[in-house]
Amino acid sequence: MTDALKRLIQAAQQPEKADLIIQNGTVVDVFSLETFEADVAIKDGYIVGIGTYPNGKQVVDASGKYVMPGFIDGHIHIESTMVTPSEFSRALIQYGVTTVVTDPHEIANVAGKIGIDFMLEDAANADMDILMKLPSCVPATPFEQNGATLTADDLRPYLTHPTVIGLAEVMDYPSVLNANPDMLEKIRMTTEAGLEVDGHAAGLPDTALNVYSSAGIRNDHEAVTAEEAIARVRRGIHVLVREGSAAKDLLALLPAINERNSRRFSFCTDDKHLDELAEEGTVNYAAQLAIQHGLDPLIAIQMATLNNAVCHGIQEKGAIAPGYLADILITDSLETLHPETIIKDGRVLELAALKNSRAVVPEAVRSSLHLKKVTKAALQIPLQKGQKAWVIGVVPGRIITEKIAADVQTEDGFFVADPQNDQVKMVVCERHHQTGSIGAGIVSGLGLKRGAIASTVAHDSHNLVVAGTNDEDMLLAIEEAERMQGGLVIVDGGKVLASVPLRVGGIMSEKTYEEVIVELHVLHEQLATLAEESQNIFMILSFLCLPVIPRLKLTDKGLFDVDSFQHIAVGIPM
Ligand code: HPA
Ligand SMILES: [Mn+2]
Repeated sequence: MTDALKRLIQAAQQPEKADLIIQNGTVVDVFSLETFEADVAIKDGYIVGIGTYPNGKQVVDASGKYVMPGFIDGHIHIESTMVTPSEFSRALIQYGVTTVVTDPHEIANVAGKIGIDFMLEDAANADMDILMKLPSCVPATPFEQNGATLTADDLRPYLTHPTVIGLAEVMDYPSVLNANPDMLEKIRMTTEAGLEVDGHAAGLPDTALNVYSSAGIRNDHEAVTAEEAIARVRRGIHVLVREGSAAKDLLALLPAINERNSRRFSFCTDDKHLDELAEEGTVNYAAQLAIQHGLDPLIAIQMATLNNAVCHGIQEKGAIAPGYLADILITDSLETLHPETIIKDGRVLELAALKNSRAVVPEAVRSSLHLKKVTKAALQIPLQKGQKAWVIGVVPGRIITEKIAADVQTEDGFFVADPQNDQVKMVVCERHHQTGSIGAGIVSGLGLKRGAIASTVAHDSHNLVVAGTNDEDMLLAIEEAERMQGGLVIVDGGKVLASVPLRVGGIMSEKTYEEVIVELHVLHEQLATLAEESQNIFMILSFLCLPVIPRLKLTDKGLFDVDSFQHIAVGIPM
């Protein structure tokens, strides 16, 4: 350690000893939101100097270009891209995202510690720095059945792992409010280790923000309005502005951001489908979008770099300054932000030679579907003729849903789908312990006109969720999902039209990101024959099971009213 320090100090004093010099560039100073001409000296993967350096062992000429920090994503679930961490890194690093803060609660809900171990091992093979926060709520609530339970004792050993930087989104607000001993121990042990605790305050009132901030939970990515963002900033809660595939909050939150408070905002993704990610990136895209809508480019860059590092207590990342890690982008435009050169750990990254070795998937994770046979009778929703029902209403561009009291079609005392009125049946089948537990409900706004779709990506318990216009296609979709041991399936007229196998816990593919993109394109082509707006229908479906996001959701135990935090019947008493 001392020798390493000596080498940095020596190179700072004598930059000719630096490993790499970036010359003639315009440095983006994210501390004071300005740019200035200077050379940058790099030694042993660290920036050791900013000044005028005529020589160095290796020189990169940045004449006419900007030199800025590598992008940091403040919160992302890699599993939502449906590829493993090392493949995720290969797909995304080309956009200049050199570090992500990830929460592996998806695979943890399926496979517990074995799932976390796989993610840590696979992430270690990546060019990108994939930093992890420990999943705080597995299961997310007691109102669903997932694949594993993680207590404070289960998590504690991971706190000393070199890439673990804190506790991930605390979604179970009642467990904090009621001072649940295990939840308080998770928070305590994390803050005692000097690490940060992430929030998840979707739809919570200001009093709940007081509870979270008082409990040491001081960042949140669930604000969906400018008012909600300001309420968080005023209580010392850092606001992560989310722009993903299903949740697109950036434009709504932009009005809240100004030069005075910009340090309390940063960009995150949460969940993004692979094809969109490979097409446009993540927080780089969010920064571009913000700039296109009037945000000062330097503030946007600060929100995609330094502010995320500060939010998560990552000391050596997020800026171009001595002592910071040399994760650097060289670009010709502060608007498009597309990096021409990416420097990672002080070395110029060769995009044609990215790391691509992957961890072995444990057999228990490869065969994670333990589903009791599903019968047609189990799919039925008893309703009397003329009886109104509570219907889950999809909200475009949001993962919140509406709770709608609606007239629905019935036949012989059971609900029947009414695709013309965009009302279809939805079931969640428990698939971890063969309990046969099945929740059934009605969803409107999914846009499914024919057939059925099934998925084992169903936040957060990742049971098997199926939506359909008829029972026969729904049953076939369930059978195909089980045969594949997890994945996405579309069925119409008694035939499987397309599928994307996801063997890693039923939520990630074993294939390369390029192969999965091809499978997704075929899936979307076939989906277009069944549904309007088919691009994100599986991502939307995956959030209809999440009982910590308002208002009305469906778990394997039935319809769940998030506001009253309890299960309710589908039929409204006549
Ligand atoms: N994304 C993925 N999983 C989640 C989320 C989310 O926004 N909220 C709770 N679990
Ligand atoms: Mn999730």
